[in-house]
Amino acid sequence: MIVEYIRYLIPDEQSSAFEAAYARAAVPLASAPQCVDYELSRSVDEPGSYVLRIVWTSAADHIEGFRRSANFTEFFAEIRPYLPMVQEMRHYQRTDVHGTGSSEPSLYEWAGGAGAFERLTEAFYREVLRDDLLEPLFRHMDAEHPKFVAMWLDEVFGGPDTYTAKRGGYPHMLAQHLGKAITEPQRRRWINLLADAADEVGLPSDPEFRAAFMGYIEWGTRLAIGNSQPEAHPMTEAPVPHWGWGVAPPYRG
Ligand code: HEM
Repeated sequence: MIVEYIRYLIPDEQSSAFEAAYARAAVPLASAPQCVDYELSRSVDEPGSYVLRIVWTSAADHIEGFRRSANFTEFFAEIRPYLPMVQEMRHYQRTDVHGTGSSEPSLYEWAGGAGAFERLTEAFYREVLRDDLLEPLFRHMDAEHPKFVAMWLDEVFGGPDTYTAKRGGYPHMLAQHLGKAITEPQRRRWINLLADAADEVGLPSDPEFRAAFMGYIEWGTRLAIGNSQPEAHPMTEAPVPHWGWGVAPPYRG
């Protein structure tokens, strides 16, 4: 992704018309597949200064895709009168220095941060190996399997991306499920034992955390079933999903 910044200096008497033009221009911008996000901000210290921030899928997608599209024609018709007032128009590459983009803690932080999911998976796989339905699937698992799954969960819930960096990311995880022919009763048992383990190790039990956590588990286990069937042809490349709070983040007044 690439971020484009466009800085404008707009005379006071034109600011309302300028903002209205951008409100209209935002319609084709929002429907352009190359545009990930956009935001027009006005300076409080110097009200004539505006900054438009547009996140593009890539600079090439912006220049060769968007600029040649019907969306651009519509967008440009609205903002054309303000081109002489542009002070800067540049693409920027994000560096490694940035925040989370949110003031909410990640689910990883809320769960307890480093070590929380490892305690969970240790307790969980101990019970898995005692379970009549699941033991046959896991009896030959790698001794470090609980650690690897914890690493995966860390990454999904906003922790370090060690699973992708060191363990092979999504393709490796997927490969571990292929051909396993997981059944629905096994999936349900897997979920129940994981929920029990979450209680046992004291993962936060507030409704917001557990709903988000179990939402991912429901989603992930359904994918695991589908991908594990002998006739399955799942996507072989995909990013590790990043799970957030959804519609109910922690309420803080
Ligand atoms: C949200 C749901 C799930 C997640 C996040 C998950 C995660 C993972 C990960 C990360 C691995 C690879 C570990 C490594 O790097 O070696 C793995 C392997 C495996 N998973 Fe899952 N899994 C899920 C659901 C399931 C379910 C429902 C079952 C079966 C009931 C299952 C059975 C297995 C088995 C048998 C392996 C291979 C273990 C071994 O032999 O080492 N998974 N899983």
